[in-house]
Amino acid sequence: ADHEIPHISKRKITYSTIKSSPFLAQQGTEQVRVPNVIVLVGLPARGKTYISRKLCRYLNWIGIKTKAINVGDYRRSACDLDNSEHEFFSPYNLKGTQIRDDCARRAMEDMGRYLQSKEGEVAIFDATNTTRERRQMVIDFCHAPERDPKFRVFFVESVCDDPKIIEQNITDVKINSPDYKGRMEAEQAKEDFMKRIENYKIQYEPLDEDDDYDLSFIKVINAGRSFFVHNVAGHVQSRVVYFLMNIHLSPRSIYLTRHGESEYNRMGRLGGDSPLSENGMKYARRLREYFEKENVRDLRIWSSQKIRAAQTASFLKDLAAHTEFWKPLEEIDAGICEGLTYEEIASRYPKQFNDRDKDKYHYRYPSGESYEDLVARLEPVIMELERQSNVLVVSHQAVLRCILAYFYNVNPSELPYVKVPLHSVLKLTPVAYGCNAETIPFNIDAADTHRDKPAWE
Ligand SMILES: O=c1[nH]cnc2c1c(-c1ccccc1)cn2-c1ccc(Br)cc1
Ligand SMILES: O=P(O)(O)OC[C@H]1O[C@](O)(CO)[C@@H](O)[C@@H]1O
Repeated sequence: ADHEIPHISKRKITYSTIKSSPFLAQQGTEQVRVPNVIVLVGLPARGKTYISRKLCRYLNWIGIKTKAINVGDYRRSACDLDNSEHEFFSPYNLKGTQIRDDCARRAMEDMGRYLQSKEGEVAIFDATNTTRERRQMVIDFCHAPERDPKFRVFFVESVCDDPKIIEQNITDVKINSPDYKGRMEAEQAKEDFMKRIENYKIQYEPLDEDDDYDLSFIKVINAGRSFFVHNVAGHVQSRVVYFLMNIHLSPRSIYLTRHGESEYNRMGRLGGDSPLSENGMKYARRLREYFEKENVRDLRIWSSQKIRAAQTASFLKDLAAHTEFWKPLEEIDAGICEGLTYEEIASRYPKQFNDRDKDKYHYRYPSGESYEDLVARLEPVIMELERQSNVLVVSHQAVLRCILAYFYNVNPSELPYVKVPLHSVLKLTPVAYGCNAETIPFNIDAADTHRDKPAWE
């Protein structure tokens, strides 16, 4: 053929010389990812940090190295906490303004170092950025003449005039923040924070489709009730828009469980499609009793199509508004090792067995999958989970490790070792910036399928 197959290294796709071909767009010799900066804009208590941390978690989980930088953290460490009352934030307080500008500059410099390093691909600059002047300063920093490649800038503005949502934010997050915690009563803290918001309103210049015609931005209005999207450029920006249009604040719970113990679990065999064991059936019955008591409002059940999972889910069918079977929820494909025990793998394929423990996240079974492959196939499941309300997921050990890693920011080296025992339910309830987890044990005997990371001799 008149072009080479591109050599795909871990970090980036480098194309060897691709001669002109009608089917292949003419590529430069080197195609590197352009660093992206996502700049939050908005008054205090508009969910900027909520968006920053959730977006950061999602981008890291799909494999885009991302760091969120919160300018408020720099201000809190720059000056002792008696500079957190509302007077400090008045635009007429020259000392306060100077300190805040200085913190913004230091935060930007740290952001630049992160994106210049091999590590960083996306930085999220979490600050109010409520004036055009401040936003121009960030743009100038990202497009500095000496910078190569320039950082691509995308503004995410959160606009909210729904007092209920703002109230929720202040009680959830602000009064417990270091600015107030243990220093003044909740009522007084709330009052002070409302005055801080007034101070910002004096100078607030929202993004405008005419004045900011050349910028790329999305306005999120009332926590995602509506959006205004303008001039989206590139892959990262479109993934960000897609994510923001799928998340919501409404309270709900996500229940995670593996199938009941299977015959293969009892034999220590991987994969396959074996039915539930006696104990597995007992678990399925007890799981149903649990959900009868939980009495969850219009519960949806998502199950893998493996027999052991479908059997487990079938015990709850009439309790759910809807049960669906998803192929992406199936267990990691162990390829040539399907049906074997770990001992058999160690003796038949010693090199494979050794390689896997060296880098369990990236290791792909011959004719099978890696955890990295699993994350890619689970991305639509995560996106649909974000959209939904109460959902019970009936799946498998490796799959649930990946799903938990999304909710708890678990990094690739630890993800394949997260403990997900049989016969227990994990109830996740999103709160403020994080997720409460409650483990419900069922005390029904089951094989232990967990293999710890071997301590290197
Ligand atoms: O307060 C707010 N105002 C306005 N939008 C808000 C919040 C919060 C929030 C609420 C409570 C605690 C922490 C954060 C989240 N979002 C939000 C923003 C964009 C999307 Br897409 C979804 C939710
Ligand atoms: O990645 P690990 O630790 O081998 O766990 C995944 C294995 O767990 C099981 O779900 C149960 O042993 C197997 O089907 C699967 O191959």
